Amino acid sequence: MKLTDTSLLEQMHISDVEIQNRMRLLGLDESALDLIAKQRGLIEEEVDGIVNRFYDIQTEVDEIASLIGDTETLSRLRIAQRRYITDLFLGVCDSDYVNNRLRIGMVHKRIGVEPKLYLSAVSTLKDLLFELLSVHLKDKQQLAATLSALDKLFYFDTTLIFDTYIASLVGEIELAKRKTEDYAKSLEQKVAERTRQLEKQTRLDGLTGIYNLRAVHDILHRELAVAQRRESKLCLVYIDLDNFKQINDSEGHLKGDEVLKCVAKILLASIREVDAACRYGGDEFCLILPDCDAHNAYLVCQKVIENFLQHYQHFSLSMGVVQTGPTRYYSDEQIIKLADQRMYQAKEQAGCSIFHAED
Ligand SMILES: Nc1nc2c(ncn2[C@@H]2O[C@H](COP(=O)(O)OP(=O)(O)OP(=O)(O)O)[C@@H](O)[C@H]2O)c(=O)[nH]1
Repeated sequence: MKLTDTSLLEQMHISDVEIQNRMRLLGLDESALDLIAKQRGLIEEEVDGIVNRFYDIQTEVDEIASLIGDTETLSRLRIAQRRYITDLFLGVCDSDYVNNRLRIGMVHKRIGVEPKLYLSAVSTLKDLLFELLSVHLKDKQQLAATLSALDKLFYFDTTLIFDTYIASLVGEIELAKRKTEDYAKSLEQKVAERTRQLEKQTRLDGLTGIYNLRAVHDILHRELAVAQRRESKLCLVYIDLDNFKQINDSEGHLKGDEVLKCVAKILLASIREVDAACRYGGDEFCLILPDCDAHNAYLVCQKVIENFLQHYQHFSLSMGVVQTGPTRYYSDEQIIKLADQRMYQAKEQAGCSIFHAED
C-alpha cells in the first residue's frame, strides 16, 4: 500500500488504545479535558488577540521571521494557529485531534522548523494562555487545576509532534541509505563487468586479437580433458610463417604486423565456433580443433593456405598437425612439442607445406 493511501495515525501505528496510554502516562484524564473545555467561550472571544500577540513575539526573532518568509505565509499561519487554539479548548483528544498534531510534526520537518523553535513557540503560546486564564479565573483552585490540565495537554501534543518529526528524519536516513546501497550495487556491477573485460583482454593477443600464449595452455588443457572424457579426437595445428624475419627486414615492421594480422583473420575465418585460433608468439600460431581427426585438420590447413596465398603469393606457411585420441592421449606439453617438430619437418619443404600423420 502507498503512503499516500494511509493516514499518519496508521503510519505511526497510533491506535485508540495508544492514545489512552499516552494520556494515562501524562495524567491527562477526562476531568482535566473537561476543565480545559470550560474555557472554550473565553478563548473564542480572545483568540484573535492571542494569535496577534503570539506572532508579534515570534516574528521579533530573526530566525523565525526568515523561516516564515512573507506576509501571505504569516496570514496562513495565523489561521492555522487560531484553529489550533480553539481545538485545544474543545477538550477532545480523539483520533482526528491526534492526526492533526502528527501532521504538524511532519510539516515542521518538511519546512525546517527545528525542535528548539517549535518548543519556543509552545512556550510563548502557553505563557499567553496562562496569562489570559490567570486574569479571568478568579477561583485559585480552579485556575491551578486548569493550568495544570492545559500544561499536560501541551505535553501530549509535543510527544506526538516529536514522534512524527523523528519518524520523518528516520525516513530520510533510510532513503539516503537505500540510495547509497543502490549506488554501491551499480558500482559493484561496473567493477565486475570491467574485471571480466580485463580478464578477457589478458587472454588476447594485443596485435591480432586472437588468443595469446597464456590462453593456449588453458584452452588446450581443458579441451584435452573434455576429449578424454568423451573419448573423442582432438587436433593441434602448429603454424609458422616462413622467413618472416626477411619480411620485416625488407618491407618493414608495419608490413610484418599487417601479415600477422592477416594470418589471424584467415585462421578465424577457417575454423568452427568450437575451435580456437591462437598466436603462440612472434610469427607462430596454433589451432586447437576439438572433435577433429588429422584428415579434417589437414583440410582446414589447406583452406588456410589457399586463403593466405590469395593475399601473399610470395610468402609461405609451414604447418604441423597432430591428432590425439580416441584411445591414447598426449599431454598438452607432448602435443605442442610434437606439432612444433612436425611444423619444422614441413619447413624443410619449399613453399607452403603441411606435415601430418595418423597417430
Ligand atoms: N612485425 C612484427 N614482427 C615480429 C613480431 N613478433 C616477432 N616478430 C619478428 O618475427 C621474426 C621471427 O623470426 P624467426 O624466429 O627467425 O623466424 P623466421 O624469420 O620466420 O624464420 P623461420 O621460422 O625459420 O622461417 C623476428 O624478426 C621477430 O622480430 C611482431 O609482433 N610484429
